[in-house]
Amino acid sequence: MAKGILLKGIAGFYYVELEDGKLIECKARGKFRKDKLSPIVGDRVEVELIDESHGVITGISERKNQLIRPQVANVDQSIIVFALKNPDISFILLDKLLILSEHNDLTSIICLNKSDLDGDNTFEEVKNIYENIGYKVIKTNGKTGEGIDSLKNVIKNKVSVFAGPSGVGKSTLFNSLQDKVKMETGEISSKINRGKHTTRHAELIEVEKNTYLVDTPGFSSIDLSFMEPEYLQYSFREFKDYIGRCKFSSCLHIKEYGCSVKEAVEEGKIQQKRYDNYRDILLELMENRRMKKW
Ligand SMILES: Nc1nc2c(ncn2[C@@H]2O[C@H](COP(=O)(O)OP(=O)(O)OP(=O)(O)O)[C@@H](O)[C@H]2O)c(=O)[nH]1
Ligand SMILES: [Zn+2]
Repeated sequence: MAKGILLKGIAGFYYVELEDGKLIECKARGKFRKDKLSPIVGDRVEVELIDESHGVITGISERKNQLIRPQVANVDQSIIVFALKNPDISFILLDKLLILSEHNDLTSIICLNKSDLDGDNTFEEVKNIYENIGYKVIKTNGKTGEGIDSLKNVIKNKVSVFAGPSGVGKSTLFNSLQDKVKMETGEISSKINRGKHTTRHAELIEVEKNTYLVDTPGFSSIDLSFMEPEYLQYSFREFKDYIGRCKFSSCLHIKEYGCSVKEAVEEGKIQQKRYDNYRDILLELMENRRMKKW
């Protein structure tokens, strides 16, 4: 019996990297099908060896988490990438990505790329808001290599997935972290023409021992409609000290009298910008629910 990590699956064949670094091709034992469980990329598995390079997956360890798109298990962190300019940062999208990350139990790293285009010191602005509430914020440049060493440190011994809007430099950064897989980079329109956005399966790329990157960006569609509006507040980590201290226990921190969260915003303990995004996203979730009921 050997242990390993599932890096790739193609048409019923699974490629597992064993603890000694060897890559073998496996089938899954029939019992998984009966239990409606199938191994997915990122799974920590037990393997019965058939020969030097073949085996059968006989066990799957309990998953720490499981992303849907891309379908990957046991992801540790998301590297949320935005460009400092071209395209401009959307703070609401950034907060939505952080919410999804928190929801999936991932650590979030905020990576601000295209440092050469940061004329307005946007980096400092973002860093001030987000480092204060405990997120790591790093500045990178896909062209000059600035910050790539910090990024390398951040991904060490972890399974990481990139997330972020189109054109911010995710593929460029991915390429500068490893040389096994070359992702296509370039302007958005030319990439679409080349048919980049066809569906494909995710794969784990080993950067070095115990360090893996998911080769397709996560969270490409930011659909939060699964989330109960009352639950949203818990994804704003700086609200934690105030939740439960409002006058009304059902307080959603919008209009209610005696709201401890709103007081914290007024006292400058919670950033106005984050609170505004909380309110906007909450209203969006409530609107979705209302529409569904009709
Ligand atoms: N000025 C500048 N351009 C960069 C930098 N990093 C990447 N780019 C360019 O930005 C464009 C988009 O980069 P990609 O890496 O393809 O972006 P992406 O996030 O993977 O985009 P999608 O695949 O559409 O999601 C390319 O033309 C890159 O050469 C940087 O630090 N500064
Ligand atoms: Zn409140």
